[in-house]
Amino acid sequence: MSPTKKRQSKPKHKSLLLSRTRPAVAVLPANIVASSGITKPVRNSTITSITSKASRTLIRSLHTLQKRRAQAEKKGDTKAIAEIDAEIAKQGGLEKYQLASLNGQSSSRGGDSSGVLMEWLGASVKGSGKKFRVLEVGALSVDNVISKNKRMDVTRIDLNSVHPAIETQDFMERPLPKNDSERFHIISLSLVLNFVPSIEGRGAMLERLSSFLLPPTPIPTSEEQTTEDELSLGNGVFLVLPAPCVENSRYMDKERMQSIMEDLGYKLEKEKTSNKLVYYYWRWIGTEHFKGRPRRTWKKEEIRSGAKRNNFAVVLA
Ligand SMILES: C[S@@+](CC[C@H](N)C(=O)[O-])C[C@H]1O[C@@H](n2cnc3c(N)ncnc32)[C@H](O)[C@@H]1O
Repeated sequence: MSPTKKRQSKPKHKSLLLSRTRPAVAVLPANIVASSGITKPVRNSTITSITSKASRTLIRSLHTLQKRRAQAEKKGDTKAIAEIDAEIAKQGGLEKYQLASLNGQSSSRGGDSSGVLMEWLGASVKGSGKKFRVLEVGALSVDNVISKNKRMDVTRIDLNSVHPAIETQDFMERPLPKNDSERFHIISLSLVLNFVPSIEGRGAMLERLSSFLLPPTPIPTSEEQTTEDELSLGNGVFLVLPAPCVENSRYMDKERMQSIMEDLGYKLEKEKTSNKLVYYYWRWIGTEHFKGRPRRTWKKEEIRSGAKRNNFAVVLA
């Protein structure tokens, strides 16, 4: 079955970090805020710059709380949910998480991931031809590398918008496109999949992507050139994850990620690993070549053991 036709279940993670009682928000250094175009977060009078280490600690802590909340939700444990929500609110909720993430994007700390995508697209976006439509899911900045390229027409969404040019929208609830004019050449999913607390939710997010992509682009033979109007990498998904999710997880490695994406109709075109992140470009080639074979289900199963491994996983039901 084509992923575009599969019924999508309602997301369960929407409000996890969106606490109603938001405490004072720590504010980033002015240069970072300026480069992000952020307009909203200055809520308190205490200007606190977030160090790189503090950002990482905060992000880790909020991820852990989110996972605990997802587990409590599965068990229907309302008392635990309330306690975890209070702790999330105490730590600053989604807004503070976003500021910490943005801090990680500052060029002094490695730059934003969309720079890698632009590097990969290289010559195919240099000319003066048509524009390429990009859906940036989990957008924190309107001034990142991809936004600065005139051939990129970027639509930005996030669970919590920090700028008027970013729409507040859960990708899992984005209305399905009615026609190709509402579809995209590229979907950017940078450090978003690991944010989704449930392993089923991650699979559902990956499965939903192709509904929003323009039709599959055939892989050119070595003699064929891509034209001015085509992306050299084809229509597809730019996926970025913290490196340990793939390199040090009990339940995920590169081969497993590739099997899951291939079953969803993608071919790995590009990959890169830095100290902290893994970057992938998955060309959307469609599922026709499966010739009616139903796609496999992928469960959470141990691929490698070890006490120091993490539990990042994605399952496809
Ligand atoms: C760690 S930040 C990543 C920001 C940026 N893309 C980057 O690479 O630094 C994750 C963002 O993803 C957003 N997000 C998570 N799930 C989402 C969903 N289902 N729909 C839209 N945005 C989502 C969160 O609100 C958060 O702002």
